[in-house]
Amino acid sequence: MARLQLEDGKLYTDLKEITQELAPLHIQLNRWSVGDNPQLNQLLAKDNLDEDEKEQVLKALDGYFEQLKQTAGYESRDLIVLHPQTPNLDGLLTKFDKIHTHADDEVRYIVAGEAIFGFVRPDGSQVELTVQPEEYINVPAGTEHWFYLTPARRVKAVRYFAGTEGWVPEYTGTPIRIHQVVA
Ligand SMILES: CSCCC(=O)/C(O)=C/O
Ligand SMILES: [Fe+2]
Ligand code: NI
Repeated sequence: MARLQLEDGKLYTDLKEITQELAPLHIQLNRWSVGDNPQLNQLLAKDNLDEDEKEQVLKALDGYFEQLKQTAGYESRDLIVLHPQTPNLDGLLTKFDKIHTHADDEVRYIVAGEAIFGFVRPDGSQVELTVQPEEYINVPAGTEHWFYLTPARRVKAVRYFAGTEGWVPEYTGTPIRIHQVVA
């Protein structure tokens, strides 16, 4: 279940209150059920998935992709699988743990594990959102944000793309105040 931490330490766990706190950023945060398909849940419980298993997970969840294709013109999706044995995990994460933006919306559907997104709100305040399974987030293009993993260092997320060039991180140089990401 999502948790939002403000700079003053205040913690929100109610989805409505979290949505209100994120409203100035127009971030969408919804609960999307993964369903109770035993094969799918078995795959989601594994640390590592081969390409065929990733495609099985994506196909099982493509109902949501069809919706996004219709409503928002998304064209492709992939499954990112991160776990403690992921080769060069720290190197991969350093791409995202500094404040950056993207030219396209950052659209993620967390299907296992958890991760933390940090955001800079229009008033300059910083917040950190922990997202967990069955949570869908849409971070609008141009939003200053950062991303890192919790100590569990595990997340599986479907990434939806309108194109691919738009998700490259553009670093803004804004310092993270709320939380010194432990290298
Ligand atoms: C779980 S998605 C990997 C992180 C990512 O793509 C990004 O841009 C984070 O800000
Ligand atoms: Fe990002
Ligand atoms: Ni930390």
